[in-house]
Amino acid sequence: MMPDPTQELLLQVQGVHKRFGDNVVLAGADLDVPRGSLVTVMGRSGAGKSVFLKCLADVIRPDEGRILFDGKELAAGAARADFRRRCSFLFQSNALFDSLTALENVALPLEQTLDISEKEIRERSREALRQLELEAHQDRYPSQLSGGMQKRLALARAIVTRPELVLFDEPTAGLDPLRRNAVFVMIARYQRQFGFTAVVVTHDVPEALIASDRVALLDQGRMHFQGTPAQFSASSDSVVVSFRDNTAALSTSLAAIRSGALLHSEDV
Ligand SMILES: Nc1ncnc2c1ncn2[C@@H]1O[C@H](COP(=O)(O)OP(=O)(O)OP(=O)(O)O)[C@@H](O)[C@H]1O
Repeated sequence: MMPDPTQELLLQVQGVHKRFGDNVVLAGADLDVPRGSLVTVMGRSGAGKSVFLKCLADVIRPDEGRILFDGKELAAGAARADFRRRCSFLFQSNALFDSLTALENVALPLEQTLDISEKEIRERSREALRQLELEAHQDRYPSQLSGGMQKRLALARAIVTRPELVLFDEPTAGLDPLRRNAVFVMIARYQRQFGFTAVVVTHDVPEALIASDRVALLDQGRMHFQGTPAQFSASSDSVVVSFRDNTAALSTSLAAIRSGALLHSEDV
């Protein structure tokens, strides 16, 4: 599927290869991510979605291929440092620090990456907690928060540096269908509210189709499909059809999200 040439691309992934020994995981994967969009990469378990996202996050170095952020190739040293400042990564596990309060968890990336005063760190951290409706819980520890609150706290920490790009690694892993819906709605809502660009990897297809501007299907190490959710739903390509059929059983949760019953973050 050709991208819309009028839309500016914040991230371009071109021909990324990655193998571990004999295991070829990525064999020329491409992805175009328009600025301000929510793009979801789907694929079967073991297809290489997490490896792909880690290549984007600079956690795994690809064997071949180019990744361009805002038009600049990441391989270059200065571009990589610039990318790290402007991008954040939300781990599947939330990766919160148990011994730090909610406020201290959120303040951490500001203390580590930006040269700003203690006062401003505190103000910006409180503001991020307020935006994610967690201000009343700033002195609690992660273990004292519900699962949904922990997810929102992880998101508050990811956005406190005002990143342009946020990468989400299976944000709904291990959640039941209702909570999966709510997490996707939460990501889509805050992505639009704060205007960051989001790349999500998931195998929760119905939720992804509802929340995303564009979707991609990773298969055999390549993006077999890239396009809008409507184009994905209408595609007669045999790989897309087979993937859709395998996930059709989840249509009940699609119906739940369409009913609009889960639009508030308190539902997470
Ligand atoms: N650090 C690593 N060293 C060796 N092999 C790895 C490493 N990380 C991932 N792999 C392999 O890469 C392949 C793809 O794994 P990956 O976790 O990216 O799949 P996935 O699509 O995210 O799967 P799931 O949906 O089940 O999480 C697997 O065969 C895995 O064993």
